[in-house]
Amino acid sequence: MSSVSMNMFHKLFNTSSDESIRLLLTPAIGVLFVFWFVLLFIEKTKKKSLNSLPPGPKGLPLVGNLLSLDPELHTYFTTLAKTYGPILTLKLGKKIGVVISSPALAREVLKDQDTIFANRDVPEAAKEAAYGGSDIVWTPYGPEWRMLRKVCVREMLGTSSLDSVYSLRRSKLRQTIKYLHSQAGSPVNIGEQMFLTVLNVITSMLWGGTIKGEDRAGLGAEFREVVTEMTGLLGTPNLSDFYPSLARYDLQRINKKMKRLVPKFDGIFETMIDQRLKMGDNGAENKDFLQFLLQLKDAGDAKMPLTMTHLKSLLMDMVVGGTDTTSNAVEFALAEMMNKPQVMKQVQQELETVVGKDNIIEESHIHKLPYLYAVMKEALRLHPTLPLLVPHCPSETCTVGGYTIPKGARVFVNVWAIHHDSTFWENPSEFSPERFLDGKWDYSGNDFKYFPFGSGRRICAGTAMAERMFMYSLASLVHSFDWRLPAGSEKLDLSEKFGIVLKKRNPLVAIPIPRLSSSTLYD
Ligand code: HEM
Repeated sequence: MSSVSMNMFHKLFNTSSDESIRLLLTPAIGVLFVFWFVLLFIEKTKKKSLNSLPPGPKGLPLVGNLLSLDPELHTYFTTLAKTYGPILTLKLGKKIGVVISSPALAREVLKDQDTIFANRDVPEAAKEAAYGGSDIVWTPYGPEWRMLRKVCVREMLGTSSLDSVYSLRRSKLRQTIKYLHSQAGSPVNIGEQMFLTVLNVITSMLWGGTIKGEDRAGLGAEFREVVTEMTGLLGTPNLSDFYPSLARYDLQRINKKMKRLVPKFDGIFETMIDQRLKMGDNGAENKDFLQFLLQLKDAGDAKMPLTMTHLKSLLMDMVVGGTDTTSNAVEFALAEMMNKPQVMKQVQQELETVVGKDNIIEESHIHKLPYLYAVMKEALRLHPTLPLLVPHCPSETCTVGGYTIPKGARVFVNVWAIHHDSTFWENPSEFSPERFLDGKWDYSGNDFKYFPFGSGRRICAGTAMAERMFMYSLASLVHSFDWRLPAGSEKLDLSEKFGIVLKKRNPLVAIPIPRLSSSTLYD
C-alpha cells in the first residue's frame, strides 16, 4: 500500500472521536490488508502460469525435440506423458506441438473450446494430396468446411443415403466372400481383401463403378499400396511443416512422392467425371454421388459455390479416408479374435443363433449381434484407427489445463493413450470384448474415455458407414469361414505400426475354411 493512502487512514482514525471504534477497526483493517496482499500474490502467480506453455522435454537449439521423436509417435507420446503429465509441449522446429493425454483435457479441447480447436494445421503433404487442402479433412472450420461436410453427410454418409445403397454393399461383400471361398485352404491377405471390398463399395456409391481388372488380389494390393503410402506420408514428421521457409526445398522429398501418387486416383476421377459430363443429365431418379456433385457444381450456389477442386477433393476424402481406416480396423479385429479362440467361438455361436448356418448374413442382422458389437468396440479401443486423431489447431491463443496454447500450434489428442490408461481400463492391453457388454460405452464422442471416432465438430464424418461396413464384413468373414494360420506361423503377431492410420506391423495372412451348410450359399 502506498504511504499516501496509509497517511489518509491514520488521519481518518486520529480525528475520530470514538476511541473504542478505532481500537476495534484497526486490527480488522490490518487483516484486510494482509488478505489483499495474499490475493494480489495469488493473482500474479496465476497469471504467470497462464502465460506459460505446458512442460515438456528440453530440446536442442534450432531443432527443439525433432531429433528425439520416435517413429511410433503414439507410444512415444504416451511414455512422455508419464514424465511430463497429461498436457505437454514439444518444440518441433519453429512449430509448437502439444500432446493431450487425459479425458479431462481432451474434453477441454474437443468440447469446451471446440470452435477454437476445430481447425487444422495443414501439412504440406496434405496440400499436395487433397488439391491444396480443399477437402473436408483439411479445410479450416468455417462456411466452406460446413458446406462440404453437409453435402457429404447428407448425400452420401447419412442413414437414409446408406440405406438406399445397401444392395451395393451387399453385392460387393458377396463378391469378396465368393472369392475367399474360391481360395479355401490357401493363405489370403485379409487387409488387402477388406481394402478392395471397401474401395469397391465406395466407388460404386460414388459413380456406380468398381475398380476393374482380372487380378482381384493384385488390384487390391496395388491400390492399397497407394493409399497406404499416402497416409504414411501424411503421418511422417516433415521438416517443411516445421520450418516453413524450407518448404520449397522439400528436403525429405515428401511432396515429390505424394505428387507421384495423386495421379493414380486423379486419373480415375478425371475419367469418371468426363464420362458423366458426356452422358449429360439423363433424368434418372437415382443419381450417384458424382452426378449429384456435378449438378451442385453447375447450380453454383452464390454464397458458397462447390468448385471442381472441391468436388475432386471430396472424392479423394471418400476413397482415401474411408478405405484404409475400415479395412485396417477389420484386420485388427479378426487377428484379435483368432488370437482368442473363445471370443471367436462366442461370436460364431451368436451368428448361428441369429442367422443360422443355412443362411448368409444380411446387414439387417447386425443390430441383433451384441457380442460382435462389443468385439468391434473393443478392437477400436485397443487399436484406435487414428491414434492421435487428425491433429487439431487453435485459431487463437487460448488456455488449456491452465497452460497457454499458442495460435497455430499442432495439437495431438492421444486417444491411444487414453484407451490404454489403467486408471479407466482394467488390464488395458488385453483384448476383452466383455468390458463393452453392459452397453455403457458408445462412440458418439460424449465420453472422453472412449472416442475412437473423435468428438465435437470434427468427429468422423463416416461413422455410420464405418459401423455398417465393419460389422457386416466381420460378421460375414467369421460366419462363412473358420480361420487358420498358415503352417509355420505358430504365433499371431498383433503389434502396431504408427501412421496417421494405425496398421498391423505384419499383415494378417490366414486360411479360410468354409463353414456354411452348403457351397451354394457362397455364390
Ligand atoms: C473404422 C473406421 C473409421 C474410424 C475409426 C474413423 C475415425 C476418424 C477420426 C478419429 C477422425 C478425426 C476426428 C478428429 O479430427 O477429431 C476422422 C475424420 C474423418 N473421417 Fe473417419 N473413421 C473411419 C472411417 C471413415 C469412413 C468410412 C469415412 C468416409 C467414407 C470417413 C470419413 C472421415 C472424414 C471425411 C473425416 C474428416 C472430418 C472433418 O475433419 O470434419 N471415416 N475419422
